[in-house]
Amino acid sequence: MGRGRHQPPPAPKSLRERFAALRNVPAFLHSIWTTSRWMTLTSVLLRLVRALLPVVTLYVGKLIVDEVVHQVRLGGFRGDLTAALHDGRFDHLATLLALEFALAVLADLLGRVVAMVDSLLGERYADLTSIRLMEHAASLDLEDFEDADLQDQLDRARRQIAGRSSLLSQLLQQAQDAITLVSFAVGLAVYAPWLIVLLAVALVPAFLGEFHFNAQSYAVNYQWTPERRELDYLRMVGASASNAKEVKSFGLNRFLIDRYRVLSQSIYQANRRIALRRAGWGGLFTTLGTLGYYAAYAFIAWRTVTGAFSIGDLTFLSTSFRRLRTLLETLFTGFSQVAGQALYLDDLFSFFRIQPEILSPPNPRQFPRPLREGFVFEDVGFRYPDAERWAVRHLSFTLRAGEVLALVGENGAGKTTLVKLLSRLYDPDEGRILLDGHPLAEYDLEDLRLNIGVIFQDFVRYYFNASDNIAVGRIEAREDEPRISDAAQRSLADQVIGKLPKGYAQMLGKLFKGGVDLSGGEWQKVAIARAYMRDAPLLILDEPTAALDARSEYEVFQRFKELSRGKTAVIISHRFSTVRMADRIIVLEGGRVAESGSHEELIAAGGHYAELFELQAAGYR
Ligand SMILES: Nc1ncnc2c1ncn2[C@@H]1O[C@H](COP(=O)(O)OP(=O)(O)OP(=O)(O)O)[C@@H](O)[C@H]1O
Repeated sequence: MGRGRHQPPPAPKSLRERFAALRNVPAFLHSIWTTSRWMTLTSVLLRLVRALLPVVTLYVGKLIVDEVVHQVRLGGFRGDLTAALHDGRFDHLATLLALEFALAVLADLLGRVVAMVDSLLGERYADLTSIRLMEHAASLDLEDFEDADLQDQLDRARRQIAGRSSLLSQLLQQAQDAITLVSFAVGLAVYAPWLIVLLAVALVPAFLGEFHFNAQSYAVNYQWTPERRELDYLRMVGASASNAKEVKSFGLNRFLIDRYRVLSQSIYQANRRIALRRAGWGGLFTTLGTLGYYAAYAFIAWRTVTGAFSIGDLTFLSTSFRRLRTLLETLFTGFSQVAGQALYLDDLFSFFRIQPEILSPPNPRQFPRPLREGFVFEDVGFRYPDAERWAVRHLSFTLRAGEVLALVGENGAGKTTLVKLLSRLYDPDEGRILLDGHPLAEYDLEDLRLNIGVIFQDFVRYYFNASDNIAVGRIEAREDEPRISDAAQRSLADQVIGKLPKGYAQMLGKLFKGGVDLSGGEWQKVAIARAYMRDAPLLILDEPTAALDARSEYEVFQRFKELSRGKTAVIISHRFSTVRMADRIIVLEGGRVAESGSHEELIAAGGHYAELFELQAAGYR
């Protein structure tokens, strides 16, 4: 068993590690590409055109200024506009202006289309990745979900999905900006190449600063994931309908709010420290950049005064410089943001890399129908991950085909664990479990679970309608109304549903509008109907009758016994009135079998069972 197998990526430290996170970018781009090829292609192509527009527009602007200056030199114009338009004096200028206008319109239109495609693609990507996340989560072992590290990682991955779609636009925008930058740089290089170097040198500190602080933000975010999850939990406990009853009557609100306040304050402080340092250093680095820009500006102005550059050149160069500086800045900060986000991709991708260990073998056996021998536990031992104590150990017994077996034992004796091992939610650490003579691990996992109908004591109260709440027992038969009402009849749930305003269509629970809540016992009847819905050869009820009144429990169990004729059944209960009806009773103590036999045999033996029975009976006298 893979204990502690989820090694989440450690909080990144060195610059190299931060760069290393960029290795996730190709995988990310690949998943974008598979999300929608044509949308990705459209976005890329349009951005390519869009990238070259600024320099062309600016160059046309320069030509306009030069033309205007030329016209002014010719003595300006004060005559008749119609005549001037006719003699073609302004044709060149008019063409340039029209071209500039067309370029501006094109840039706007392209920008809008690109934004639209990006947002659609981003949404699609987020949806598909969420589905993939759910699918992958569904494939993992129960043990995985009990691991706090995995919960943290899953939480980060989940939070990142929504944000990651903006990573796409950011990446593409980066590429677009880079092309625009190169086009400006080429234009500039023709005039004064070393100015570009000056700009780059002035901007490098800002880039490194951003990079550093992004990684620090991530580190803070990373280290505080458990606390952030606790915040979510506190918010949920303090503000959810299902908890309101207890929270109110215990007067827990103040406690919860104070705990929230203290915790959120520490996260805020950590973030504030980074924000302050980031603003301080960022301000200094930006000033350096501004200094570089004005040095370059002064140089261009000087060269224009001395006549080396035209006024059009001055406009072109100064604007090019301003744009170059902004572009470089956006590129640098954008790059460090991309690298920052790539760190979060680590969480997502490493979550996808976790593999379940409880799997079907290559050539699996099918569940034996009919069951011939039953289940045999041979010296089975199991310890929960990170637990010091064994939950069950040296556990040996047989669950014979066709019998109704009751499991009794004090809290923590290992009854539920036994059921989890039986349905292969966990694999034993020691010993083995045989089903009709073959290890459980040789059977097809899905088929095995399909043939075992378990209702756990902490069964789920789905906020679905009554019909679906029963249908979850065999969701493929969701439309099979007779089957659902039949299952409800067997578990006595039909009486509950009959009283609901909308019958089977009634939404249960208080989460959604129009929902009706049920009492604990009524919920149990609905849950037990799931077992009948499943119609499996092995039925297991893990304390599902605890909240039923005495009459209901008697009736439910009587029916259970009748209806499970020809099937194998396991029932866990603390009520001896129920337990005594079983064919055989196993008493668990400290994770192993202490006694076994029928009610009468065990009473006669005068052991632990007899003692527990006597205790309960005394309570009723
Ligand atoms: N998910 C878990 N992780 C770690 N330890 C667990 C987990 N579930 C149960 N245990 C421990 O394993 C032991 C057996 O628990 P189990 O739930 O099987 O008892 P049980 O007999 O069903 O008890 P109860 O009558 O209270 O339902 C207990 O000591 C319990 O603390």
